[in-house]
Amino acid sequence: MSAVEVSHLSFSYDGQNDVIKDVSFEIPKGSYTTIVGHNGSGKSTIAKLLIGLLKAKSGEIKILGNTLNEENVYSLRNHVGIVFQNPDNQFIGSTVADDIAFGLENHCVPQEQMQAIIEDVAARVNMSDFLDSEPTKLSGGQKQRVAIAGILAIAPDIIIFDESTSMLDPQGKASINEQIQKLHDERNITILSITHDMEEVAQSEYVIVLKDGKVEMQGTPKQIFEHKGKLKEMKLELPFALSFSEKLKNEGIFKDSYCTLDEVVNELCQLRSTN
Ligand SMILES: Nc1ncnc2c1ncn2[C@@H]1O[C@H](COP(=O)(O)OP(=O)(O)OP(=O)(O)O)[C@@H](O)[C@H]1O
Repeated sequence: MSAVEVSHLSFSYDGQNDVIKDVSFEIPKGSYTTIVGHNGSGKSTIAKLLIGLLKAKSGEIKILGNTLNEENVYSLRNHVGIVFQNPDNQFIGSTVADDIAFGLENHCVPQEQMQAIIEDVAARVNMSDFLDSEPTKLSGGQKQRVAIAGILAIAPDIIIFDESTSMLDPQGKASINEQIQKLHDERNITILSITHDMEEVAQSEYVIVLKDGKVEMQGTPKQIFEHKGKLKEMKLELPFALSFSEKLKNEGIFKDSYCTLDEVVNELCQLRSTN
């Protein structure tokens, strides 16, 4: 069964101009998918449609096999968590612990189980020392980690990250990307991440490229990165590992080109062992 199935989805904010135009894609359960596209291509609108914050003009959205409609939107939201771009708008509790507890209360988790869950999820995102801190006084990266902890506590089947790392410095970005990868690897949660970060795109399993509200391309990162001209036109850069390994391939040093640094390191290690 697919985690998310979108068929012929269209949406308009003003009832006239469609900003989402006949979009179809499928996200397998347990997969890690990224959505990329230039500013205004419709990425956040799709995220809002998927969690029922916006209502489609036409087409169908299925979440875990169920067609999203007005009757089931709240119950389906129990299965889909979202981390937005600006974490400040997501905090309700006056401390990190309270904030995580709030989500648990909403999901009717018994009081006596809460403390253990809060401690577990805070440890997973390296925020154990901040449980009594005020969320608004944390750094951008720490706030995002708290937002992720809050989502983890309620253990949804699907997590949508809507440009959650765009305001962070490179270190903060790398740390959140690592958390996302971990969620996917260790807990088999379906991840849908809307991003401008091509390094993150490279680490995902499947990529959907949006352009002016339409799906321009979809495929594995390797398939997508083959369309260099199109990506350049859309002002999307190639990940560092790919540019680097392509240069070495052109010099006859590498056999192939690679999307991730891990693959580059692997090839370098193999070269060292054969020389
Ligand atoms: N609340 C709104 N009312 C009217 N138009 C909107 C609204 N929100 C977005 N739009 C328009 O819908 C289109 C898609 O916007 P959306 O925010 O989904 O794009 P995006 O790809 O997420 O962009 P970005 O990368 O800048 O966040 C844009 O043309 C935008 O101007």
